[in-house]
Amino acid sequence: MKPPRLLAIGRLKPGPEADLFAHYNARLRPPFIVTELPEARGSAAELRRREGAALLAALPEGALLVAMDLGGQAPSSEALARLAERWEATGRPLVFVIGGAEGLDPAVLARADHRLSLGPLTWPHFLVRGLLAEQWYRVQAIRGGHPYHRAWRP
Ligand SMILES: C[S@@+](CC[C@H](N)C(=O)[O-])C[C@H]1O[C@@H](n2cnc3c(N)ncnc32)[C@H](O)[C@@H]1O
Repeated sequence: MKPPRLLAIGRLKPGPEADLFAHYNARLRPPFIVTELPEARGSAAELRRREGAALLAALPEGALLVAMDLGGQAPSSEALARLAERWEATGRPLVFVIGGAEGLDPAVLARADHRLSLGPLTWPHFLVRGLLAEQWYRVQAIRGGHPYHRAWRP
C-alpha cells in the first residue's frame, strides 16, 4: 500500500496537537507523509487563494485529492473504510488536504475528488490532523478486523 500524504497549512509546533497526531500516525502502516505549507498573508480571500495555489502546486501528478471540508460528506467509519478501499484500488497517490484558519480556497474544493467532513462542527486545523490520523487508524483496524474498532451499538 502506498503511503497516504497529508498536505496542511501551518507549522504544527510541539504540544498536545502534535502529540495526538504523532500517536496515531506512529500506529499507521504506512504512516502519513506530511508536508506543511506556510500560512499566507493578506485578506481572508487573498490568503485562501494563495494557500490554495500552494496546495494545488504541491500535489503529485495524478493525485486523488481528499479535501477535509466541514461542508463535505460525513461518512461513518465503516463507510470511510469502504471509500479507502476504492481509493486504494485506483492506484493514484492519495492526498488529504487540510486548510488553514480561513479554510480551503474554492479552487481546491473544485479540484478535490472527494470532500470529507468530520461532521458539521468547525475544528481547529491543527486538531484536524490528529482526528484524521485517528480515523485513518480506525479504517485500518476495520479493514484488518482488529478489535480497536467496536462496531456494536445498542
Ligand atoms: C478552522 S477550519 C476553517 C474554517 C473555515 N471557516 C471553513 O469553513 O472551512 C481549518 C480547516 O480545518 C479543516 N476542518 C475543520 N473542521 C472540519 C470538519 N468538521 N470536517 C473536516 N475538516 C474540517 C478544514 O480543512 C478547514 O479548512
